[in-house]
Amino acid sequence: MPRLILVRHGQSQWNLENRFTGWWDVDVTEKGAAEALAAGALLKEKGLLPTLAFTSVQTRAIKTLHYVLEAAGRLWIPETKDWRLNERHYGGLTGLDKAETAAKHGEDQVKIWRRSFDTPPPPLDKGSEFDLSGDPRYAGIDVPATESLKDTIARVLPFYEAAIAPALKAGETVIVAAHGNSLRALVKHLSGISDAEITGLEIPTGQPIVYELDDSLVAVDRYYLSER
Ligand SMILES: O=C(O)[C@H](O)COP(=O)(O)O
Repeated sequence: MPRLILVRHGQSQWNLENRFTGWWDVDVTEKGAAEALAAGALLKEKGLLPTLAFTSVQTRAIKTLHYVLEAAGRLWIPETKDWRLNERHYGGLTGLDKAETAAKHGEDQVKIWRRSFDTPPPPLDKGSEFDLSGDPRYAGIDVPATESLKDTIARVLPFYEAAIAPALKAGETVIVAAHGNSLRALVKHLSGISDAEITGLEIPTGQPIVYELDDSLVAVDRYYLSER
């Protein structure tokens, strides 16, 4: 039975500072590193050992993957980094304090920006200090100015279908270390969650989520590894 392990990166510096992050590249904190090491130790303890890994091109997810694999004794497995697993782009909110933004625009508006299915945050201004279009890791990629969850799904799912699903079908135990919203995109797809209901789904940092899948990759079970 194919198994897929999803892990959101451990606490990042801007999770700690409560700032909108998106594609901006921040590191994990000491607490985030500890969360990731604990996640890897849990995989080892439960005997759920990944054979193939995927992550984004963002430091917090890559380092989380490496901490997890190190603690699980699996740093040697093949890994693929792809921008399509990046966090949703937070547009013009990037870098802003989440609480200050709620005080300025209202809790309801910020909830829409953070959790609605298809309303993107305002776009990032051209020439913003957070413009990543010149970053070498995005060479040849049309870096978005903002993304809704729907936009995020539109790049995560084709990557899942092209790269992750074939590996699962081939019998690999796959780990994906990624981000709150790129993982919400995957969970929405795998668990058949509606556009309306996905607004209520939160993914905690550093907690392995396990999918047991049938041979057609239909989800048979989904659970937090810490709860089994
Ligand atoms: O990009 C961010 O700020 C976080 O990683 C996820 O933010 P959210 O909880 O507002 O979606």
